[in-house]
Amino acid sequence: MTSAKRPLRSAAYWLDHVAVWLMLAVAAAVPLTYAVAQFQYEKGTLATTAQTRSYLLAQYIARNPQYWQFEEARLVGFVNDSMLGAQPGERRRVLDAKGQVAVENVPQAPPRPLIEVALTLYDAGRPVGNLVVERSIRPLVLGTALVSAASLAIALLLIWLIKSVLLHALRQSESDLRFRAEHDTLTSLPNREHFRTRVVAAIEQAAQARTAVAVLFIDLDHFKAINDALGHDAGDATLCEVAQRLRSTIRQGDMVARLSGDEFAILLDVTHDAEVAAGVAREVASGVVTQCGRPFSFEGQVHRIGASVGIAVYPSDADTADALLAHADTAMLNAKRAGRGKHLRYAPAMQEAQRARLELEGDLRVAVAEGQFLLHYQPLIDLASGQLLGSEALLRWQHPQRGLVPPIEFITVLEEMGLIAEVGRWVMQRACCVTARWSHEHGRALKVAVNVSPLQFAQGEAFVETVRAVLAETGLPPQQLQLELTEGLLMSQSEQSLALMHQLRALGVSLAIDDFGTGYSSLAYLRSFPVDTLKIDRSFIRDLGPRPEHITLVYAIVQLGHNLGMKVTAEGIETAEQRSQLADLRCDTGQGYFLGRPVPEEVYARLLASGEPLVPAIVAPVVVQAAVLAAASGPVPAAGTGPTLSMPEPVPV
Ligand SMILES: Nc1nc2c(ncn2[C@@H]2O[C@H](COP(=O)(O)OP(=O)(O)OP(=O)(O)O)[C@@H](O)[C@H]2O)c(=O)[nH]1
Repeated sequence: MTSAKRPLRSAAYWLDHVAVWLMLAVAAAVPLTYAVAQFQYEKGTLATTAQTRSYLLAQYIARNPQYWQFEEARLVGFVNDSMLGAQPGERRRVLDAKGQVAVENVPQAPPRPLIEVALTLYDAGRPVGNLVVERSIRPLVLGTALVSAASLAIALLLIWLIKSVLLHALRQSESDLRFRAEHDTLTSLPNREHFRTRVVAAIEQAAQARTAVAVLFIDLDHFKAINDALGHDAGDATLCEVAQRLRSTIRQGDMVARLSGDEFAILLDVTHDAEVAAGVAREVASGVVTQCGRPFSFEGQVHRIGASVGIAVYPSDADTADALLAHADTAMLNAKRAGRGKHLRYAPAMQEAQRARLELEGDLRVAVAEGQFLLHYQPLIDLASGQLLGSEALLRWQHPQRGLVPPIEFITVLEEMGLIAEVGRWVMQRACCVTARWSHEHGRALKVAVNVSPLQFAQGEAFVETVRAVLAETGLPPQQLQLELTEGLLMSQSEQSLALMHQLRALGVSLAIDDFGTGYSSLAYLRSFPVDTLKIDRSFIRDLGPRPEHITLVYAIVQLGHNLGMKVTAEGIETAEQRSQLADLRCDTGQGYFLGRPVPEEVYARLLASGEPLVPAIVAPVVVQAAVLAAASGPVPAAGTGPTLSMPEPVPV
């Protein structure tokens, strides 16, 4: 029960219970008050009448002490109406000392009920008779009855009004308020609190009936992109459409709720054991993933999102509502980390992973705040001459307890925590600053390559501004900075990416495609994007020897790059033979353990200072043309056995 409901509930209660009785009490009090007031008035006027007459009589008696009671003609004046304006229906009598009527204004008693005042008449302090005045209060009784009837009628009318109009309106607004307290205003789905209450009740029932309850925790994938690209209204419309689609995936008796933002949940009441419930939950989750994966449209624009779903089942995964929800949430996070667009059931190991993840997030926050990051530099070598051209700056994390942590263990987490832009800027700043200094010290224009996260790139104009600012701050000539982008980044938002790449190129920096050949390497984008360098993924280089067909592929990539006016860099060169083969294939530059491992800043500085070539120049290159042709004429690798390199268009090699 929320506090918002209490005032209205008590108002309805008050109206329903107290007001009705109050109306009846007022209805009773009005005639009662009327009757009492009228009675007091009657009594008051009667007493006044009697006292006035007795006073006059007393004077008369004092003048005629012996005979007053026998002078009827004189006495009549004391009891007649004309004297004191007495009321009709009033009898006034003068009695002598024996109680005999000496005179009276009317012979009959007034109609009952009566009120009466009797006053003793004195002569020199001795009682000589009585004056008795009686008045009928029948009109008062009738008046009271009329007033009672009228006030009862008014009270009943008011009660009817309260009951049928006010109370109804109040109950209506009370139920409106309760609905609003329990539902989300945007989608009209039950909210988190209401959902939790239902889960608690479902678990109680299931505990008695020995059945199961399944909870699905749903988080939309890439929902933020809709807000960013199409605006908040499009985001709202999408949330409403998602709510509609989720409703269509459940049966009557189940519940779908919006927990917050782009988080939804489904409660499945299953009248079987936990394993059957888990099966049902998987089916529903699969429906949810399918439904959310269908395109959405807003004002003619079509967009896609997705959903990651976590499942937890009572009693096998948790035995309280909160634990069930938390475990479903944990499973959802795992589904997200496993690539999104999936559903996963909770497993106890996930909790340990979750704990480790939370610890990692905490440590990373400290790392960002305390500057625990550093850069290693891997030499970039001209393959033919062996000359050092520059380096690729690689991020490392100097963890106080764990030592040096490689980026694969924390870059994605930094991205998910929204910290990658901050760290990415630091990387660029540091790499440019150090390279500018080294270039100055050695009188050479050294290059430095910096990796760009898709999330940095997604900042759009802000990212271009960051690059511009870093170059200005560090004084590194833009031609010496190379930004390395992934294929996936270019494929996801082609139009915006193209515009952004042109802006970056306009700054003077060069652009490279990293890990080329591992994604969907469309030749169409290679032709249209302003790329300067292709970096062939290490997986092609590693197998150059054992898999001759890789020689063909690398040769094709080198030729493709050159024909499109790009330089080609080979990554992961680990042997002298690979270096020779690549040099012979006319690959321009290379990186790899054979040419130089990533080293700390000071080690790289010593390397530069020594002036020694890292590898000797190739004096007489081995001609591998024959090997290339031999490999090319050999069996074509089966689809899916080698690295992905789809080439939808014929290439002028
Ligand atoms: N339009 C709209 N946006 C909302 C509403 N509530 C929350 N959001 C936005 O929804 C987004 C949810 O954040 P995330 O779940 O991290 O975004 P996401 O892109 O789905 O990220 P992943 O879950 O990692 O795929 C945030 O950008 C919120 O600003 C709402 O009522 N309307």
